[in-house]
Amino acid sequence: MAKQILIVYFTWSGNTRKIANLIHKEIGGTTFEIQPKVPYPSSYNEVVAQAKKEIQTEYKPPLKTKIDHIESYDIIFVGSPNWWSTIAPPIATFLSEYDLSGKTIAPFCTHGGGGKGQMISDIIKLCPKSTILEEFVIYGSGAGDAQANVSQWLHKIGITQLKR
Ligand SMILES: Cc1cc2nc3c(=O)[nH]c(=O)nc-3n(C[C@H](O)[C@H](O)[C@H](O)COP(=O)(O)O)c2cc1C
Repeated sequence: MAKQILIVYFTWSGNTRKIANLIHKEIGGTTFEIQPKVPYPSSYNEVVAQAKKEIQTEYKPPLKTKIDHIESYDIIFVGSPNWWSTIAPPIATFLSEYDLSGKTIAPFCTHGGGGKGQMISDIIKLCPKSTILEEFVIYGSGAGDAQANVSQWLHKIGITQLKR
C-alpha cells in the first residue's frame, strides 16, 4: 500500500510554505499549515522579540486547529523557518502534542543566513522515537525557485511517490 504522506509546516512570511508546496507538487500527500491560536504580530521587530522570549522559556503556544487521524500517516514532512537558530515554537508544540513514535519525519527549513542551526537536534529531542531523515535546508528568499533542489532531496531520501 502507498505510504500516507503529511506535509506539516509553519510559516510567518511565506518562504516555508513555498517549500511545502514544492514537496506536495512532487509527491502529493496532505498539506497542513500549523497556526498558533493567537497569531504572531505582523511587525518584524515585534515577532523577533516575542519569538526570543518564547524560545528562551521553551513556551509552546496552543495551536488553532487539530490534525485529524495523525495515526494514518507514515511519513511526516515537518517544515519550519529558523527562528533564533531553532524551530519556531508552533512546530515545537506540534512535535510535543502528537505521538509521532514509529513514524518517519523528513524535516525541511528555511533560514536567513544561519542555516539549520540547532533545528534538527531540537526535532530529534522532541521526537526520540521517530526516524528522522536527512533534512532539506534553504535560504528563505530562494524558496520559490527550489523545485530542482527539492526534487533532488526527495530522491536522495527515497521518497518519490507520485501524486495519484
Ligand atoms: C522571529 C524570527 C527569528 C529569526 N531568526 C533567524 C535566525 O536565528 N537565523 C536565521 O538564519 N534566520 C532567522 N530568521 C529568518 C527566517 O528564518 C527566514 O526569513 C525564513 O525563510 C522565514 O521563513 P517563513 O517565510 O516561512 O516565515 C528569523 C526570522 C524571524 C521572523
